[in-house]
Amino acid sequence: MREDVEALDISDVTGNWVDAKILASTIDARIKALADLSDTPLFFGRLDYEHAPGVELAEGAQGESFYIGRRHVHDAEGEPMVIDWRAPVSQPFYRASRAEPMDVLLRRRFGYTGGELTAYEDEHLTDPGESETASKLLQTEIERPRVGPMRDIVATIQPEQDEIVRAGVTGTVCVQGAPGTGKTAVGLHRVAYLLYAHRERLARTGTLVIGPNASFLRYIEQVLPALGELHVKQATVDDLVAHVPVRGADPADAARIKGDARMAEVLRRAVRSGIRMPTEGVVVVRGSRRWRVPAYELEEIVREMAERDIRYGAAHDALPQRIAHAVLVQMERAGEAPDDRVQDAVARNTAVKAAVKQCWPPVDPAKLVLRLLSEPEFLAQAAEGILDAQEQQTILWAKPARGLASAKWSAADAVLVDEARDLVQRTPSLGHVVLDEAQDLSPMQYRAVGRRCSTGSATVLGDIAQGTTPWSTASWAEALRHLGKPGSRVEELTRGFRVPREVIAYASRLLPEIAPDLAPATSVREAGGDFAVRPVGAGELTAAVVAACEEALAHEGSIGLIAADPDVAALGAALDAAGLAYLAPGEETSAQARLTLVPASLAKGLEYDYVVLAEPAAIVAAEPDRRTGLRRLYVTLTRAVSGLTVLHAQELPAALAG
Ligand SMILES: Nc1ncnc2c1ncn2[C@@H]1O[C@H](COP(=O)(O)OP(=O)(O)OP(=O)(O)O)[C@@H](O)[C@H]1O
Repeated sequence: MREDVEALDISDVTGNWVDAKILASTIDARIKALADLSDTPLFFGRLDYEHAPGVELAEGAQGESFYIGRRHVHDAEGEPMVIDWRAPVSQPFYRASRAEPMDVLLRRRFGYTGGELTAYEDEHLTDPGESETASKLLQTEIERPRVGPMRDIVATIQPEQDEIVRAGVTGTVCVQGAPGTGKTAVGLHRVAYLLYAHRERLARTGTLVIGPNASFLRYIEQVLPALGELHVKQATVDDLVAHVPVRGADPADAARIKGDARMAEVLRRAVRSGIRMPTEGVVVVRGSRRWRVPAYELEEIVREMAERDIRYGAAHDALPQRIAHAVLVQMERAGEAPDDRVQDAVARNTAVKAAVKQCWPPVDPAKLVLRLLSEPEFLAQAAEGILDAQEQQTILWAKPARGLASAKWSAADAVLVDEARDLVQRTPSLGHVVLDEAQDLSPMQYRAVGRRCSTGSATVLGDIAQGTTPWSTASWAEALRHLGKPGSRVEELTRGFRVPREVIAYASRLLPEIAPDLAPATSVREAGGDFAVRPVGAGELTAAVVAACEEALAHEGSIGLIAADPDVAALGAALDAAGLAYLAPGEETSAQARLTLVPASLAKGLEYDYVVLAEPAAIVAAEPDRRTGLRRLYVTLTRAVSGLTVLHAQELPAALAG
């Protein structure tokens, strides 16, 4: 630890010897407190304000400088030495510009190599003689090889990203962004920011990051801890709704209907289908007396419950008390003075219980969905006027399940069970939910996420062009409606930080076919990147792929070999035969193990310094329809940071040929 600090050269950044000593000792103490971040620099920026913040209107106010870092650091007297990047005072570090200097005279960015301070960059924002230049430190940061899990971008958050990161906690924000525009990074930094700005509230209500699959979650799991936030839950949508074991898969047409928002009404009707208006009254015997609640009064109670906007289960639990209350009114009329204990006892009376069971039977959500998908008559009754006969037929299980244990639940069925559960009992809401790769969710999945932030807010991140499910989002306005956050603001990010210019231009040729309304991303990367599209002879593809991997391994950084899912096993065998060790997606790359074999279906959200892409036509063909295939291809083409080699023995899709 001490060595880490000794390695920090702070002579450049401190005015005198005493300052240097104080800063060094404070940093030392802080590093000890933050043992898990031993080679993470504690500050990466400095702001010199013209006036101390808060006193800018006072006459003769002095300027003040601040170091900006990942955490707040103060000296022995409690004086701040390094200000947390999330504090209001730090905001101009990300937002100040020559047009709007925000009272900042100097912005200094520090560059580090392995924890050692190696460079700095100054901007005098009010100096008219100084011209705007691109930040070399940002360039270095985005060129840095990508071995290991995803990193934070706290030192180089861009103004358009910062606006999203610091958006208020009460509003939901949706971000449409082309590949590599930093959506995931922005979402994670936003959670860290919100936890700083509203710690108490969010510590109580909780925060959750939702990603597309387990390997993606493993890839991003280090970012929040590196920002000091250890208590953010991460899950896939499937994890959230795992009330039943998923053992089956739906054909696309069945999954599409099951994911359609109309299913919410079908389920609502199914849940309430057991409500019966009483035909007889209830007779409660207490001691020598009998109290009778007549059928019409009971019916009034049940009707009122059915009309109230409360959960089915809450109404079920409230009914005995309501009936007991009716009994108590009679007792009072008869001159008795019953207290609360009497009311509770009446509510527990077997006759009351029996009446409730008859009028308002308890509902087991999983059993209810099982019935719905197994019994044509029950489905027909609940779906009448909502799903046509063909649609009903499509979602019925081919083999009706005998019981919960043997049911072959699909992922879409689990979402239905979740919806049914929520109809019975309200799902607790978190304070904030970040939903990444949102474009792939079905309306019913949006609803499942939406109930987990019904009293909180959400950050919805996605790219319509990367939607690869049959039900993927066509419009963010509609998605936000399903989420229960209609009319939320939608931002667009178009500056790409990952993909080299030539590569993004090539991939963007697919946009007219896959998402005609979207503009292609630009690339902020200055390096052109290595980019090659190589035709190979039939029968030579595997050998060419192995050779391309070997070539890529000669470079620094991570390598991803991406291929159509059905081709992965054979390519794995070929890599084995060639003695090339490889990982599966989500397994952490290291200097020793840098090659990952990635099935195209798992490539979303991931990135590699060099990508070898095997047979685009096979990636397209592996999907149920051409548009989904081309979108999958678009995803795989946009994973590369420094180089992309496309190898093909078959013809390329027309937009990419020539
Ligand atoms: N401001 C930034 N400074 C440095 N690097 C950045 C910045 N913004 C994004 N990046 C880097 O660009 C890469 C892409 O970011 P990220 O994965 O968040 O993009 P995305 O929009 O989620 O991409 P995709 O749509 O492909 O999932 C990451 O390596 C990220 O660290």
